[in-house]
Amino acid sequence: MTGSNAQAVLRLEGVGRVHGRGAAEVHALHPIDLEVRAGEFLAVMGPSGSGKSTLLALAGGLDRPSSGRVLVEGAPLEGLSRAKLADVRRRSVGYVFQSYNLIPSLTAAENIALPRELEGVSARTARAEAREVLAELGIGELADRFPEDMSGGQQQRVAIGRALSGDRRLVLADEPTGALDSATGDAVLEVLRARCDAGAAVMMVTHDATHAAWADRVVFLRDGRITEEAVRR
Ligand SMILES: Nc1ncnc2c1ncn2[C@@H]1O[C@H](COP(=O)(O)OP(=O)(O)OP(=O)(O)O)[C@@H](O)[C@H]1O
Repeated sequence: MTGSNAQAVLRLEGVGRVHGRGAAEVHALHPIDLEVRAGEFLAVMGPSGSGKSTLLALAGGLDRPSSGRVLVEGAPLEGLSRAKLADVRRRSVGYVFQSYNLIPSLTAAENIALPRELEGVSARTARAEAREVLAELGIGELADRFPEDMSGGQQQRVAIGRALSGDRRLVLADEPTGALDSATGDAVLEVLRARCDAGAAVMMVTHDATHAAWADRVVFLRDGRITEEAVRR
């Protein structure tokens, strides 16, 4: 591992996760060290059950490790109160999940603006940002549409827009292109790539090697361990 702590947007030090106890113990993730730096796009690949979602949840402070510690922008998450942790998650981390989790009663632009407004950004600024990110994702015309009037792929792009609005230094994406056709998937990857080039750190789980090809580095997980690492750029 190279580079200084200051450049690491995400740093995992001996981070492991065990579920259950005794005979029922499952090592979802054996202790690993991993760093994702500003401007770096990391892809995580591996078979089902290898620990990819566990890794993402730990990195974003959605789950707490059984061992080791997670640092986001140099700050260890372990000592933070629930409120502080929620604050870091809201301000610094953008998540794209397999499910879209859009609020049905809000339009696309309002769904994207809401977390920003919760951060204290004015409604006017938040809505303007939302329109900008929708345009970046090629769905500017959907700004005033409600989720039920959108296709699955369109909803997924709105969810991605929500994860990218504001200045999120760390973007965590679990199969973000899963529901998308290949041209739309490529458009999303282009946006993630552009975010990296603008200084964000992106960690993306994918099953698709052509999508992993957009990354600077690929780590392969198997049975909760990093078995291989490939540097592409
Ligand atoms: N809450 C839990 N309790 C018990 N075992 C769990 C729990 N969460 C995950 N596991 C186990 O930990 C291992 C890693 O799971 P994880 O969901 O991280 O894998 P994954 O690589 O993301 O899989 P997939 O590609 O199918 O989403 C699996 O064996 C899983 O069954």
